[in-house]
Amino acid sequence: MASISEWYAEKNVLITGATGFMGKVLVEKLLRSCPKVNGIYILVRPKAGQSMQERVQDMMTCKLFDRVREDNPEFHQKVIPISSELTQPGLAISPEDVQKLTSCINIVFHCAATIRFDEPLKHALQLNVIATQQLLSLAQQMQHLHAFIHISTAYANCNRRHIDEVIYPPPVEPKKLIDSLEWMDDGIVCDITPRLIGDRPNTYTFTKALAECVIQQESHKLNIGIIRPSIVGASWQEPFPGWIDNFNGPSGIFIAAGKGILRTMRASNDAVADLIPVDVVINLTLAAGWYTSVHRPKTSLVYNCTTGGINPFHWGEIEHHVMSTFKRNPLEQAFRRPNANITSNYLMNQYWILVSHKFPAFIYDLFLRLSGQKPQMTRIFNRLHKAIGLLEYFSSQDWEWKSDNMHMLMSELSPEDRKTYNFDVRQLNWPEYIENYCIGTKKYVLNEDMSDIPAARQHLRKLRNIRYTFNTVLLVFIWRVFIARSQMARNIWYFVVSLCFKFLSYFRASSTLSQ
Ligand SMILES: CCCCCCCCCCCCCCCCCC(=O)SCCNC(=O)CCNC(=O)[C@H](O)C(C)(C)COP(=O)(O)OP(=O)(O)OC[C@H]1O[C@@H](n2cnc3c(N)ncnc32)[C@H](O)[C@@H]1OP(=O)(O)O
Ligand SMILES: NC(=O)C1=CN([C@@H]2O[C@H](COP(=O)(O)OP(=O)(O)OC[C@H]3O[C@@H](n4cnc5c(N)ncnc54)[C@H](OP(=O)(O)O)[C@@H]3O)[C@@H](O)[C@H]2O)C=CC1
Repeated sequence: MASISEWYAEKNVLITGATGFMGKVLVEKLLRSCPKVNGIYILVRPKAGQSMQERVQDMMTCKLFDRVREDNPEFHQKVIPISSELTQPGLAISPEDVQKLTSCINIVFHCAATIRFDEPLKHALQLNVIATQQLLSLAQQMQHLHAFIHISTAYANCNRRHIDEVIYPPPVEPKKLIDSLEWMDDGIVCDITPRLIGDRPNTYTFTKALAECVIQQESHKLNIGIIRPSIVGASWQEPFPGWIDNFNGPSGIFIAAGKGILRTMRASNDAVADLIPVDVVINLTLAAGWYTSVHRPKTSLVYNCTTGGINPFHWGEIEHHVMSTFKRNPLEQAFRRPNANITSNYLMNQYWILVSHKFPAFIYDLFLRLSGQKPQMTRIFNRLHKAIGLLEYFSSQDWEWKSDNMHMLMSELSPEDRKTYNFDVRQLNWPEYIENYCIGTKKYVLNEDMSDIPAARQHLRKLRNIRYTFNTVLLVFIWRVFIARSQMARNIWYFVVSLCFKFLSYFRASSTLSQ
């Protein structure tokens, strides 16, 4: 049987969400491991004043593509951008492009989605469900299509504790919801959203669950594979360790902790931190594309792509390794020395938010105001609190995912493919991975140079001295206010000092006697 790379040779691949975090890694891996792939068609929209072509050019000059560039400097010729806005009717693809895609595409990878947790329901539905429906209908017209691979999320069914590799019945019939939301104005939809999403924490997980149902209902004769990754983190090995380019999920939390901004967060020390490296997800996705095309399973296979059941690691351990990495490799211009703690206790967390977040932010903003600058720290903390408020749900509890299909797929690969498309997370060394992840956020998200680490350490020493000075001043202040002015406080103070003195004399006397 052909190896995975051989199978992709001469094939035309369509990818949505190719400009996103996972999409980019998918394009890179395809180009690097399947150099004979015929064409990679990517659906891209213009954004933030940049045309589609400019965006694709920018994407391909990114460091992620360095290895591919070395192997084949002309690699960009294989990437064919197609203008598309997924929220528009017909995905806003021109008739000529539709004609091109339907006649040549052999496999579709659907990665595009809105992954924001606070997305208004109508927009999340439009992108995560209706666009999926439209892409399926385009796929139905493709004359040489072998497989359609949909990227879902392991948290689509996070209202369940144990999650099998099946598509669960929808919380509400997607078609009915689409029809009813169509005539409602945004205000009404906003009001009824909590009732609609029920026991799911946000519109993201709700609409991803609906998308899976739409796929099941409307796939007809297509060969479908559904990949459900858990919390996708920086790359483990490929194209190099620690590649990450965004603040999503834990990355923003790690950065905020490394900058000394985040000091406390509600999370359970003992809960499994189900992180999965992005290269593992992409390797599994490509392997699933090959398997679905070659074996054409009778029913759509769902692949839970998680680590918790295979090689578990916990939030408490993550906290420890993140902190120790950032102490050894500090981020530049930290606000305070990194020292974040997680706690599952609500009151404790509120206390530390007040003492370690709100109070320092107030003092710093006061200082900025007094020195004629614009205050900014309170605003940053408000944003941070909003973000952690949305993430806490995922860091405070555990889920159990079945991963039989991931194991089955691994057993179907040749020894060579198992190396090239490695998704065996038993081999993952967590401390090493977390260290590379944190360094990756420094290098690739914050664009900080590793050669500046001595200066960053010097800055931390300066912060430590400021803290010592501040604490001493505070102590003297307390002394002046409470001790010097109140007879009772003075008496207590003298009592404590004389007690210490007595203990000291006693120990000195007993040590002289014993000599
Ligand atoms: C040591 C500690 C140990 C910790 C242990 C605990 C860790 C717990 C972590 C738990 C993670 C759980 C994740 C669960 C994931 C489910 C998996 C998935 O399927 S889905 C995948 C997961 N999906 C997600 O993770 C999505 C979650 N994110 C969201 O929903 C939204 O971003 C938001 C509501 C949090 C903030 O909305 P909003 O306030 O409107 O802000 P915008 O977004 O508009 O960004 C504005 C600008 O700020 C930038 N920036 C952003 N963050 C940070 C930061 N932390 N800092 C600095 N900067 C940051 C951002 O780049 C942007 O810059 P620019 O482009 O303007 O230049
Ligand atoms: N990151 C994670 O932790 C996890 C992600 N997933 C799933 O993986 C997939 C990819 O996620 P990730 O790469 O992190 O997400 P990103 O937000 O990084 O990428 C989203 C992609 O979708 C595209 N997109 C969004 N809206 C539109 C639109 N209206 N028209 C055209 N394209 C659009 C974006 O294009 P543009 O650049 O133009 O905005 C971008 O390419 C998603 O399906 C997500 O649900 C699952 C589990 C975890």
